Amino acid sequence: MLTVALPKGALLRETIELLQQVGLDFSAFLDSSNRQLQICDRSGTMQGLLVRAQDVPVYVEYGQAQLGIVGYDVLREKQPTVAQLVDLGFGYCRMSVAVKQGTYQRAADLPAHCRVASKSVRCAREYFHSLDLPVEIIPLYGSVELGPITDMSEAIVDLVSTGRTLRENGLVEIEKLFDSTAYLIAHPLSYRLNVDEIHDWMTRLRNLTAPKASELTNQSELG
Ligand SMILES: Nc1ncnc2c1ncn2[C@@H]1O[C@H](COP(=O)(O)OP(=O)(O)OP(=O)(O)O)[C@@H](O)[C@H]1O
Ligand SMILES: O=P(O)(O)OC[C@H]1O[C@H](OP(=O)(O)OP(=O)(O)O)[C@H](O)[C@@H]1O
Repeated sequence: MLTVALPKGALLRETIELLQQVGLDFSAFLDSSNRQLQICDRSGTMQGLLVRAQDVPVYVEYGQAQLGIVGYDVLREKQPTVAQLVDLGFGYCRMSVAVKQGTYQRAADLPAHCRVASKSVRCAREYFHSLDLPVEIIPLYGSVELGPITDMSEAIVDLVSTGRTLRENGLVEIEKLFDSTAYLIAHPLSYRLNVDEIHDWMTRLRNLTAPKASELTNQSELG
């Protein structure tokens, strides 16, 4: 039986609703009284693991789950050795640079050696490296917007979805690093071993999410 790692948090409800449309019922994970982290879907077809969003690629990389659903931002940050099978088209957000209103207009205007707070340290570092601008990245686990508000940092690199958190904290977005949506990922070897079964799920999910979805057909992507 295949196992899928599902992300707690912002992506969970839409993930479960999407899987319901292909006949996999993991709605027990939405029940706040449920504390079970590993369940079988109601039809007994697939096993599900409920994990933190950042940990989805870890379970897939180690082969404990053959499949996973995770935000593209996490894949960019963690660079796991997994196959990116289908862009599922939901969970849209973008990774952006933001600053206090009325300070800087472009990331390139930030002073060298300034501080940038972020939960996505690798994305932030790579972006400023690409600008050839040396900065000090301050790693945080949340409420990143407080960086500029408290004057701990000049800028942040963070996810923006509606933009409400930035607005309500007097910050503005000055650059977009990349867009992010949820992806179906797979363990590369499991993909090869279960190619028919996984391909079947891929096709069903892709048909649901088309036209946004894009399947990676390049075999090198599958490791
Ligand atoms: N407004 C949003 N803010 C954050 N993430 C979003 C948003 N909209 C969609 N997402 C997606 O949801 C994923 C999970 O985000 P969530 O905020 O639940 O977890 P997290 O803060 O990354 O991790 P944790 O809460 O476990 O520390 C993100 O990786 C991203 O792909
Ligand atoms: O543009 P918006 O729709 O306002 O969403 C963006 C906010 O959501 C995320 O935080 P999250 O809710 O995960 O909380 P956290 O800062 O504690 O991680 C992200 O880090 C932003 O702070």
